[in-house]
Amino acid sequence: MLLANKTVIVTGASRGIGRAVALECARQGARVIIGHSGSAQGRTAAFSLMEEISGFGSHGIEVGSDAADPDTGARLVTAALDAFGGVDVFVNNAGICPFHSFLDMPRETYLRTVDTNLNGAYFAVQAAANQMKKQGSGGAIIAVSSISALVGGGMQTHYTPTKAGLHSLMQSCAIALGPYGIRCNTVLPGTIATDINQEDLADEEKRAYMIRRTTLGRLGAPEDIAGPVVFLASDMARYVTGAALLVDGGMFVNLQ
Ligand SMILES: NC(=O)C1=CN([C@@H]2O[C@H](COP(=O)(O)OP(=O)(O)OC[C@H]3O[C@@H](n4cnc5c(N)ncnc54)[C@H](O)[C@@H]3O)[C@@H](O)[C@H]2O)C=CC1
Ligand SMILES: C[C@H](O)[C@@H]1OC(=O)[C@H](O)[C@@H]1O
Repeated sequence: MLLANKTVIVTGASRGIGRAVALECARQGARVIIGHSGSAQGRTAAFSLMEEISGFGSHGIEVGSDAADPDTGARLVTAALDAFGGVDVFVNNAGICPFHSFLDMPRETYLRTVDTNLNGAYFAVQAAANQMKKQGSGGAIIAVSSISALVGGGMQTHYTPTKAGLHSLMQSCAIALGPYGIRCNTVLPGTIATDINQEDLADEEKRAYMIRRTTLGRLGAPEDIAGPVVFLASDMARYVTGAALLVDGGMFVNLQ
């Protein structure tokens, strides 16, 4: 098992990519802190995930706290310390993408997106890194960024800068935290069919276009992202830091 005896924190783990990552980590032997928004729906989903994780003979603990809150990272770390005695891996996954045009972008939508996707992440990564430094045995931090860190989106002008920001944060943290043996990497998913884009991809023409853009001929599933995250979290990737792994079914390279 790739993550035996490790404690992993995953934000936004109640559904979608975060859920698949949390499950695969548990399947690989990790204890998991399941971060979620704190909504009733999030809590119910987190409890059902805890049960599924128990089925693998591992342990999951749910923590409801808004990813946009700068104190959420500290809450997740405290829960990991209380329940499992430390933190080995931090996966920053929580994010929102409320599609909207640029010229009339509501200020509130912009600020909420940046706070949820990037500002909260900054302080959460800082909290996890300080704990890993204290433990003295290194660690792994993985940000779930996006292909959108590399390309634009006309209805995503508030979102793509947060994804580029996460990618950049991991590059800088790889330098800042390397001396402590803490590796920092980014996963860049392409288009993965989840709740975040359900409405957008309900448009059959758009869905068909997004599928055509991939060279593998299909949209991604949350489980397609879990393996790459587990790899980067594991000792198999012990010399990988400051790297970005595009997991997009060939979407980015498919120009002509
Ligand atoms: N689905 C896709 O095509 C892609 C998704 N991503 C990124 O993957 C990450 C996960 O998204 P998906 O699983 O696709 O969507 P999703 O909507 O299914 O999951 C998002 C998760 O983040 C949580 N979340 C949202 N706001 C939160 C808040 N304020 N506090 C705590 N948790 C909060 C949600 O509860 C949910 O668990 C996001 O960061 C997204 O930007 C990146 C590239 C492509
Ligand atoms: C939510 C979008 O469908 C999805 O999110 C991303 O980060 C990619 O750019 C896709 O557009």
